[in-house]
Amino acid sequence: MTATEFKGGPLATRIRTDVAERAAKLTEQGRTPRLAVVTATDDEASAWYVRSIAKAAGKVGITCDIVDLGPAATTAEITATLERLSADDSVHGLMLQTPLPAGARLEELAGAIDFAKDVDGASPLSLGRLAAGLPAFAPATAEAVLSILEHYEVELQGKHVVVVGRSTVVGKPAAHLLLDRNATVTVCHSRTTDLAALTGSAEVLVAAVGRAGLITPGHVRPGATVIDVGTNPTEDGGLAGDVDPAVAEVAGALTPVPGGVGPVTTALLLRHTVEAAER
Ligand SMILES: Nc1nc(=O)c2c([nH]1)NC[C@@H]1CN(c3ccc(C(=O)N[C@@H](CCC(=O)O)C(=O)O)cc3)C=[N+]21
Repeated sequence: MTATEFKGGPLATRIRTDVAERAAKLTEQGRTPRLAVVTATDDEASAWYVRSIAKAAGKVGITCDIVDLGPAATTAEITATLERLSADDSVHGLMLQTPLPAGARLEELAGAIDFAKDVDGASPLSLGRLAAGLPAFAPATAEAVLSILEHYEVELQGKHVVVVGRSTVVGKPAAHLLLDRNATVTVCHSRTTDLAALTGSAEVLVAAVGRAGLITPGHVRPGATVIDVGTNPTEDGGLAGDVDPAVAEVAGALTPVPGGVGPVTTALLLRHTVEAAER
């Protein structure tokens, strides 16, 4: 058996088409949507993501400012930058990239992002509202997981969904979004005893740990839907998921890396930016 590929491309294209139309309307009104991306790292994967956001934004008529503070930026500098951009009326969306310099935590710094501009759902206010079921932007990657499941009509109600990874940007918010869809959610992580026993009972498995090939065929229930959130740089300059490609022989459906969750993540970040500009 070979798993059906749940590609992100078609969904990402559909989202970008909608975003481009809405951005054009805003531009007619003299309100071209603007996204500011703050980065303070020389991490290659992060730099690639920032460039791809800027490129995708340009194609749909969103202005994207990259504010690169460099890997030596202090928490005070990052906070001041986020406060300045939060107060700047020409900026509609604002995000802070991870990883951050040693000692800086996204959870603490993101409080300086104005709630209305928090298009990657990183601030404690956004995350708290998400957990409470109140309107807020969800972290784009977590929302991308849900959007792909919805696009491919995967039933979630009453299903056992196992999320591997408990990060603030993906695992935790994805668990909340899945609970809102009436899934029965188990969150596993690096200290979980007998990971395979838990993942092996999942009808839907979400891998968001950031370790290439962690999920092997022995972790997967035959026929399960597997969503691979991992984007781990490989030595040859490519990208590997958290899921061993051999899982395709066991799973019913699997998102590829690249070409799965990633493109949808970028498209949703842009959709959040036009939404912020429309308000
Ligand atoms: N605050 C914050 N939020 C993030 O969401 C965030 C972040 N920081 N820091 C960096 C990581 C990385 N990330 C990716 C998103 C899309 C692709 C993506 O679209 N990848 C292409 C890869 C194309 C290729 O390289 O061949 C794909 O999967 O098809 C990759 C990586 C979001 N991140």
